[in-house]
Amino acid sequence: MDSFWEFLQKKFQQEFAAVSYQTWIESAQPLKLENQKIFICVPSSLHKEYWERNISTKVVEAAYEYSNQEIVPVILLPNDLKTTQPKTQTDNTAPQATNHLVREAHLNSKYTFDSFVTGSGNQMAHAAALVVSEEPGTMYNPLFIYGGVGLGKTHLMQAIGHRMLDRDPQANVKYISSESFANDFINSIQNRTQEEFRNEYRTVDLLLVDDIQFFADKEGTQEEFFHTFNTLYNTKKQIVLTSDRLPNEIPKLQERLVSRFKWGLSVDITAPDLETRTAILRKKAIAENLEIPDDALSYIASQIDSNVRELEGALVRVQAYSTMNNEDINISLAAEALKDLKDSQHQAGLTISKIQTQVAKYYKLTVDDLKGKRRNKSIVVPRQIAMYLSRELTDSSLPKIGQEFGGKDHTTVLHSCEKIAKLLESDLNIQHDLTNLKASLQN
Ligand SMILES: Nc1ncnc2c1ncn2[C@@H]1O[C@H](COP(=O)(O)OP(=O)(O)OP(=O)(O)O)[C@@H](O)[C@H]1O
Repeated sequence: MDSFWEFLQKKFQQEFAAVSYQTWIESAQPLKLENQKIFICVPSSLHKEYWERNISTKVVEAAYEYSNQEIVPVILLPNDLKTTQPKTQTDNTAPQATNHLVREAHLNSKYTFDSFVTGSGNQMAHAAALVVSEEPGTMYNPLFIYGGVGLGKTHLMQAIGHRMLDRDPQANVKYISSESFANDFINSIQNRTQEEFRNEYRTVDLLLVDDIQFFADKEGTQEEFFHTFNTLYNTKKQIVLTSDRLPNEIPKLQERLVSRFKWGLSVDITAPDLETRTAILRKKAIAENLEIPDDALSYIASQIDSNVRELEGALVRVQAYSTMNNEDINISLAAEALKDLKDSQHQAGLTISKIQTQVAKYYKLTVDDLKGKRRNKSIVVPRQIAMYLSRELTDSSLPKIGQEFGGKDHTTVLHSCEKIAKLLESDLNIQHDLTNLKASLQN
């Protein structure tokens, strides 16, 4: 178990942002590995929910990678250890562990319009989602929601599903990630169940496909989706898609899909401003019955500015810190709780200029290339990596980073950081380069 856990930690350390890693992975403790189940204890019900929703599937996948075996995580709370034998827990939790199966069948009950906070960054997307939920298949078909990591695309998309089910509980609503769609399709070929697969997808009233950018490079899946899309579109069934970028920016997406995705409406979600971030935290605190004064909420919101998922992680961290120390939450406690996070992220004495020099050297470019405007791929990616590292390893603001990169706009910096964060999830070369670069920057 120890070596598998070590393997997982290494893998997740590369995959997750530092905030997420510290919040979700470092706080978890592996208990035992038995009958192909790994029992993992996490500190709070919020952690448990997050693990089951977002991390369990990754553990199953990592287990295959590690040992070619199925190992299913069972997430426990400290209280479960006192009161319940893990066996009972196993029986209850095992079916949920394969997250994508759960997501296929159900919508997350929390992702509703009621729990969605609107602000300038998501107003348009919110309005379009409302229209679609009220008049599916007519006004905007497909609705294409795009934007950076953790900004509420999945939430909004699922809210449409909930609204449709509220109005018509018999409606056939299907939520799926593009990766699960691709896996289902491949399985259907292997098991010769293509007919069932087609029936399942082509007879829905509302199809929600998340993170469509992962269709890149999947020729067969794109072909299948093309037909699914046509059938649904022609029968006036609503399709909602999300992606981290516009259809024509998704590499290797067939032209005919790109053009179809543009038939309806494309709306973007951008990072929330401070006011919206504070309102999101307030709503979350109320939902979780947490007592946090407004100024502490604003403080937390001021510390995390580009990703709502990480913002939520920061709130959990502050809450855990307050429980551990048995103190009420206020600004100084929040600052203390988030201090390690900043310290571990930001290396003392590291400057943007040093990062630029190292990145240029690593990719055999000049610093001027990184600061310039040339758009060749061999320069654009290193430039984005240098911006990403400046953001992650220094405490410079987005505008400051933009300024140091030849006076670029802060939205360009944000886009670059998000692009690299996303690539890091799947691109082994980028993972490798970043590990090397970070190591060289520590010297
Ligand atoms: N405007 C909002 N109001 C309330 N909660 C929000 C809002 N935006 C995001 N969230 C919360 O932030 C978390 C991340 O959101 P979500 O998973 O929808 O992001 P995403 O854009 O789909 O991310 P990814 O690009 O990683 O797929 C969720 O818990 C969601 O409920």
